[in-house]
Amino acid sequence: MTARIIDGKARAAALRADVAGHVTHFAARIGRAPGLAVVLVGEDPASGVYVRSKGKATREAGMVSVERRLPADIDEWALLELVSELNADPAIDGILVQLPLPSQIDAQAVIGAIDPAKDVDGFHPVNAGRLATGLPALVPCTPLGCLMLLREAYDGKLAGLDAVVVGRSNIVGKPMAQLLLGDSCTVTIAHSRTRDVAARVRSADIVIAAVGIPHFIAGDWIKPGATVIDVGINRLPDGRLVGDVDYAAAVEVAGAITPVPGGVGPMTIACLLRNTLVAACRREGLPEPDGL
Ligand SMILES: NC(=O)C1=CN([C@@H]2O[C@H](COP(=O)(O)OP(=O)(O)OC[C@H]3O[C@@H](n4cnc5c(N)ncnc54)[C@H](OP(=O)(O)O)[C@@H]3O)[C@@H](O)[C@H]2O)C=CC1
Ligand SMILES: Nc1nc(=O)c2c([nH]1)NC[C@@H]1CN(c3ccc(C(=O)N[C@@H](CCC(=O)O)C(=O)O)cc3)C=[N+]21
Repeated sequence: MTARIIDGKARAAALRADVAGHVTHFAARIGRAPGLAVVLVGEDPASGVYVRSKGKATREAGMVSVERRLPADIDEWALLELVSELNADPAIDGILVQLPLPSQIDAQAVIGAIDPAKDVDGFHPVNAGRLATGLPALVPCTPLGCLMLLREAYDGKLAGLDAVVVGRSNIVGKPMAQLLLGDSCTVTIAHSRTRDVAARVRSADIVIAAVGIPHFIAGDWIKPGATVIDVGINRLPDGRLVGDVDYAAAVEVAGAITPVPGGVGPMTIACLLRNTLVAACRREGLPEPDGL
């Protein structure tokens, strides 16, 4: 059996088109387009590429993109100043501070300084707490994108499925587990201290790989017919981009699988635009855009 390839790029394009439609209505009602500010500290070339593609996608959705670059040696206070300036700017609905930040800056302090209503990454403790308690929140983009792909793959019927999330970061693993729990999956979270990750993966109907190690999840760990969502983005020395799953082996066993590139990554950017639209509607007192 060969797995169905989940086309994240196509699903992301459809979501972006839906967002663009809602943006047109927002602009007609409110007299301005939603605005997203992306803050990049330092010159990391990979981060630069992501920030540029985010800016392009934002403009293509009809939204206003503001890019703020700061030198790598900036102190935390200067970054906090910029965040409070963006918090106070009525034309800005979403603020994203690109991670990782240089070591002299306390990332938690910066995330905590963002107005939770503008926290389109969903990383602020208020949004994490709202997600965990089932209140309306801004939900982290990568796990939200994974959930959208899963809901489509299972026609919305996730209840009772066994899901394993490999990785427990605040930006992927933990919020992913919360979302799956919210859809009534039975959720296991595995991490570097888990005794037998392979055994956990073998028993799962849904596998989410968010580890950051190329080929970490072997093909023979996958239960036949399982759905595999590969969040990993790893650059190999030869320049190739690969996920955390041994794709060539897993594709022969899984029922459905996301490729890298073209899987979760494009969904992350589309969900960022979706979150910016949602934040803008909430800030302006408009009803939530439906179908997103
Ligand atoms: N597609 C996209 O849009 C995005 C992709 N990514 C990618 O996803 C991957 C994960 O990102 P992120 O969550 O930020 O990474 P982190 O490094 O923050 O977290 C990695 C997690 O993997 C766990 N881990 C590490 N080694 C093992 C092991 N041997 N066995 C089991 N678990 C292990 C760690 O466990 P412990 O907590 O115990 O250390 C940790 O919880 C990366 O490749 C990243 O590039 C990230 C964001 C967006
Ligand atoms: N505050 C913050 N928010 C983030 O959401 C955030 C961040 N910091 N830091 C870095 C990670 C990484 N990330 C990706 C987004 C899109 C792709 C993506 O579109 N990838 C394409 C390939 C891109 C390529 O070819 O290089 C794909 O998978 O098809 C990947 C990775 C967001 N991140």
